[in-house]
Amino acid sequence: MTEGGRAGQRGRLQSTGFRTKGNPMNDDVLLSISDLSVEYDVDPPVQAVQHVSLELHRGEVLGLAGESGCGKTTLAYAVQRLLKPPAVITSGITILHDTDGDVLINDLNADQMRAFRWDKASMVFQGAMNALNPVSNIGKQLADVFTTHRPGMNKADIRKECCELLDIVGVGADRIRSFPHELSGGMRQRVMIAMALALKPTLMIMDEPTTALDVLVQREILTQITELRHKFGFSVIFITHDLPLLLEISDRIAIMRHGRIIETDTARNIYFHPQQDYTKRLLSSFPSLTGDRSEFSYGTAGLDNDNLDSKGGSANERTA
Ligand SMILES: Nc1ncnc2c1ncn2[C@@H]1O[C@H](COP(=O)(O)OP(=O)(O)OP(=O)(O)O)[C@@H](O)[C@H]1O
Repeated sequence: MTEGGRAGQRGRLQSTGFRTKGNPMNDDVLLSISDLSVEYDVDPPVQAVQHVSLELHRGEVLGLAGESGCGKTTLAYAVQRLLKPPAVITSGITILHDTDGDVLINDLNADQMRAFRWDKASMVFQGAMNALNPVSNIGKQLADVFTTHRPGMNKADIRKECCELLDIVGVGADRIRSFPHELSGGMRQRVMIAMALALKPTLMIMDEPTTALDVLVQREILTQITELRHKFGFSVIFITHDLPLLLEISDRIAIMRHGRIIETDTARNIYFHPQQDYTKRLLSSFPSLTGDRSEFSYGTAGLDNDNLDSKGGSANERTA
């Protein structure tokens, strides 16, 4: 999209507050990221995300894969507007095509952004479980999400919702009075997933949500998340460097390198017909796609010791 085109679109979106009527041609698309760039304004500057365009479909799990430092987390934080200085969004727009109108995320003010997070788009990251308040039981912390975002809800309904959520994520309603230190890491992370699900957002961004956990617990939680998205109908952007894991749980996968998306395709095509040499190397750097993932020693693949150009791909690369 040209600068002029973008400016025109922005104007239209702003003219009706932060929503416009959804584009009927775009009904299947929940999130559009167009030409998004993020720079860390340090010396020398780091171009962490470079002109990324991506579409996320309704009900889809989109995996975002790439080596450490390629920009995955920066991209996720930019979508949620969680970046702090020295990070600067230097270009691009992100639109959530909500059922009752488009939300131009870039233009939300602080209050609108607070309402948007959790309600429309929630995020679970690797260390999320450590964000639980140690001196408050998990029921109270879950209830806080409702009292903050749904002030009209009565106590009995909130309690019922909290119990249901704890059951759904496999913690069990009987743990509602437990304090975080009484729960395992996996259980605490499930509580965070329950919080992220609480307001039934249309988008969940998960950034290495289970990486710190035991492989079996990881698998159990991930299976649950993919089942839940069918039940609740939300879309997921799932971030990890663990490509075999993404192949199992994603509908489509975007491969990121040096801040750019170099290839996007169905999980099946990424596995059977990868187009980019980098994707092929990323796939082959895992000792066995059916074996024990823990054998893979992250960071030793040496994927970047190659002759590819700095933009990470050949001319015929497929981008989203
Ligand atoms: N606060 C910061 N200041 C300067 N540079 C930063 C900052 N945060 C991240 N970067 C740089 O931005 C680039 C992208 O980092 P980012 O954390 O988004 O990558 P990532 O793919 O999520 O990595 P990982 O898988 O290790 O989390 C890296 O080169 C990183 O060093």
